[in-house]
Amino acid sequence: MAGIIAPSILSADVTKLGEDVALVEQAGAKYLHVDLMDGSFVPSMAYGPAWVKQLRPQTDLFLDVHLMAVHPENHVEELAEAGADLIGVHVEATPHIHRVLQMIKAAGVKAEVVINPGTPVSAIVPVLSMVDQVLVMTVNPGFGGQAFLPEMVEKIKELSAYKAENGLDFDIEVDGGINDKTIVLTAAAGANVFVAGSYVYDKKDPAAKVQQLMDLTK
Ligand SMILES: O=C(CO)[C@H](O)[C@H](O)COP(=O)(O)O
Ligand SMILES: [Fe+2]
Repeated sequence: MAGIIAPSILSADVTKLGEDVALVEQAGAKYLHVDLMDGSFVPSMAYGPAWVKQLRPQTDLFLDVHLMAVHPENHVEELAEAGADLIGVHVEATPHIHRVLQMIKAAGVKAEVVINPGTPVSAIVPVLSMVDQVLVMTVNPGFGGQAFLPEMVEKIKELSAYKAENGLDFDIEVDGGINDKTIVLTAAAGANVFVAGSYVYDKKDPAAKVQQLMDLTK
């Protein structure tokens, strides 16, 4: 099955966000990755539920919300009401990951657990049967444009093997440093949803980049 490309608006031009979103939608992307950063869980700040609410009527893209915030439970309801299709929560951000994932599902939204590069797969094993998607960070979260961490390929393979051995059903997303080379490596390791920020939006032709990435996962 062809991979899903999720352009990250972290690297888009906020002064023409509508145009930048339309470009990738017309190019065939199915997901739009929206990074929410609180300046505490990660050093930088970006977007918020109000952005999700404004984006919702502008696009049919699946809104894949990556929540990088402490106390993620405080934002679930607002994000669901704003129109998020999926909410991703870092296992490192809460002592109550099970409860937060339950809240997300109860709000009628797809649930994702996210792991940082320093967190092993074993940390999320207890919740793997309840998630729709797992996000394996391939950079340390907080900034776009960082270099892919090649050690993460083994982690994706480990997660993919665990999924197959246990008959589980979730998508495996990767985020950080995804380009025409790393998408091939991560797809071969078992990932099927690919976030790409700077690779898509820092180039002259975002639509061509989305099409190239789609072709590379066929
Ligand atoms: O979650 C993120 C950063 O924390 C972004 O989604 C990610 O960095 C995308 O940017 P790039 O593709 O340029 O690495
Ligand atoms: Fe992200």
